[in-house]
This record gives sequence, structure tokens and C-alpha cells, in this order.
Amino acid sequence: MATTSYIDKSRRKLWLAAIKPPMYSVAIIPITMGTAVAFAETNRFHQEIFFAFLGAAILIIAWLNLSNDVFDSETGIDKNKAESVVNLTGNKTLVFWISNLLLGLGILGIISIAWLQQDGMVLGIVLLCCALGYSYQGPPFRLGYQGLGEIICFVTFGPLAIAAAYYSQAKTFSLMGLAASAIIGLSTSIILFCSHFHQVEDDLAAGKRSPIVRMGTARGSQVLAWSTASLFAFTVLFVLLRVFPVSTLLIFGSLPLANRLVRHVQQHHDNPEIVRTCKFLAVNLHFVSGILLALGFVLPRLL
Ligand SMILES: C/C(=C\COP(=O)(O)OP(=O)(O)O)CCC[C@H](C)CCC[C@H](C)CCCC(C)C
Ligand SMILES: O=C(O)C1=CC(=O)c2ccccc2C1=O
Repeated sequence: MATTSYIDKSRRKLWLAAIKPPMYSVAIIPITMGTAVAFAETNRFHQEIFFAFLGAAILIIAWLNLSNDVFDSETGIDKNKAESVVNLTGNKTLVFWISNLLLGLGILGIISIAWLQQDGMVLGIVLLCCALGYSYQGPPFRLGYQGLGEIICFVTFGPLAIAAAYYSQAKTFSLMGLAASAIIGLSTSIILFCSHFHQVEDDLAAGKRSPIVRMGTARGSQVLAWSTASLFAFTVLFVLLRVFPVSTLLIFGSLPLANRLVRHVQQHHDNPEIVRTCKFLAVNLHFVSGILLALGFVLPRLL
């Protein structure tokens, strides 16, 4: 009896690790940021569009993660990964079609925004994001295997996703939105960068040349420190250039999380079992810094 409940518990843990609930913040933050900057500049908030976009973005991230397990099962890179949905179900075809269904539903959500706006711009940008997301992991491209994931991640979750969210509210684009997207693109790419530290051996064996495989974990930890510091440096720069309001300095509230992430990786970069949690420290930093920055745009309008 006790053994059965132990097995149930560890299986539940594996499923939770496979579904990765905290990772869905990568859907929430760019949509919230684009909407917050649009509100700061136009004093308007289209609630129904915001929630439709949020739901669609969550479905698209679910597609991204399930299809990642499907494509990775084909290259053998996930053969030691118990928390892969394909390994847990043993049914690659089922996972593949569920992922396609989620993508279809997500795109339907975006079509509903295009219909409400009578404008196809948001749909066009999101389709481009999905195509780039596919090129990261799907055949014949698999650009992530060449170490190009961070660049694709920056462009899609930064300038593209935030421009789409801004446009869905304001039907135009903005410089302030572009500047904010540099910070969010960077903090999202930091998550992906951190996800490679513990996987060097499996990546090498499968021929994946992730940035950490290319530069080594020690240099990787230095690059992480500089990239993390640049989130705060760029915010100060944009405030000095008067692109951002002074209230966006609220982002400094996330400094302890940044410090924790950088120290953890500096101390444990070459210990896969310990360093693996850095991905979730990076998710925390991305979420809290993103929310504080968004608040920095919204508060001057509300107070
Ligand atoms: C699935 C992703 C990373 C996992 O990579 P990896 O195979 O190394 O990880 P595992 O060890 O867990 O197997 C994320 C990749 C992100 C990609 C570069 C860009 C995706 C773009 C999205 C489709 C954009 C969605 C925008 C939305 C918010 C409108
Ligand atoms: O599973 C992962 O490692 C990631 C999943 C994911 O959706 C994502 C999105 C944006 C940046 C990084 C990541 C991951 O690392």
C-alpha cells in the first residue's frame, strides 16, 4: 500500500515536471507587458482582447512544449528524460495530435482577435512566432540544435509578441513597446539559456550544440551574470533617455532574485544535479521583473 502511494506520488511529480506549470509565465508576461504599455500610452484597456490573447498564448505555449517532447523523442536527446510527456505516455502519436489541437485552438483565439479588430496584423505576427517556434525544434530545421534558440526566443517573446499584444490594444506600434520588448526578450532568453546548464552530456551525445555546449559552463555562468545585469542597466538607460517613466525603476524590486540566480549558477555551474534548478530561478526572475516593469508603466496612469 505504502509502496503504491510512493509510486503514485513520484509519478505525479514527473507529470508536474513534464507539464511545467511555472513555464506558462512566458505566455503571461509579454501579453501583459504589451497591454500595459498600450494602456500607459492610450489610457485604454480592451479587457476581452487581453483575456482572449492570454488564453491563446497559453495554448500556444502548451503546443510548443508538447511538440518539443515529440520532436526530441525523434532525435534521442530525451532518452534519459523521465519527465517527457512522450516517455510518460509511451504514445508519441497521441501527444503529437494533442499538441496540434492545442495550437489550432490557440490560433482560433487569435483569429477571434483579428475578427474583433477587423485587422489581420496580430494574426500575422503570431503565425510568424509559431513558425519560428517550430523552426527551433521541428524537422528539418531544428535550429535549437545549432545553438540558435536564444536568438529566436529573444525575437519571438520580445519584439514580436509585445508588438502583437500592443497592436491588439492600440492598432499601432510604439517605441516604448519596442524598448520594453528588449528587456522581456532578454529575460525570456535567460530562461532558455539556463535550461542548458544541466544537459551538456545529453546534448553532446545527441549532437546538440547549445550555447553552453559551445562555450562551457564556466563561461556560461559569466555570460549569465552580464545578461542578468543588463536587464537593470537597460531599464536605467531607457529612463535616462526618457523612453520609460521613472516608475519603471520598480524593476529593481527583483534584484534579490537576479542575485540569487547568478550566485547559484556561479557556484554550481559544473554540477548538473544542483544547477538544474536555475531554470526555475530564471522563471521567477522573468515573472517578477516583468510584473514590476509592467506596473511601472500602469501606475502613473492609475495614481
Ligand atoms: C520548448 C522550448 C524550450 C525547450 O527546449 P529544450 O528542448 O532544450 O528543452 P527540454 O530540455 O525541456 O527538452 C522553448 C523554445 C522557445 C522558442 C525558441 C521560441 C518559441 C516562440 C513561441 C511560439 C512564441 C509564442 C509567443 C506567444 C506569447 C504569442
Ligand atoms: O522546457 C523548457 O525548458 C522551456 C519551455 C518553454 O516553453 C520556454 C519558453 C521560453 C523560454 C524558455 C523555455 C524553456 O526553457
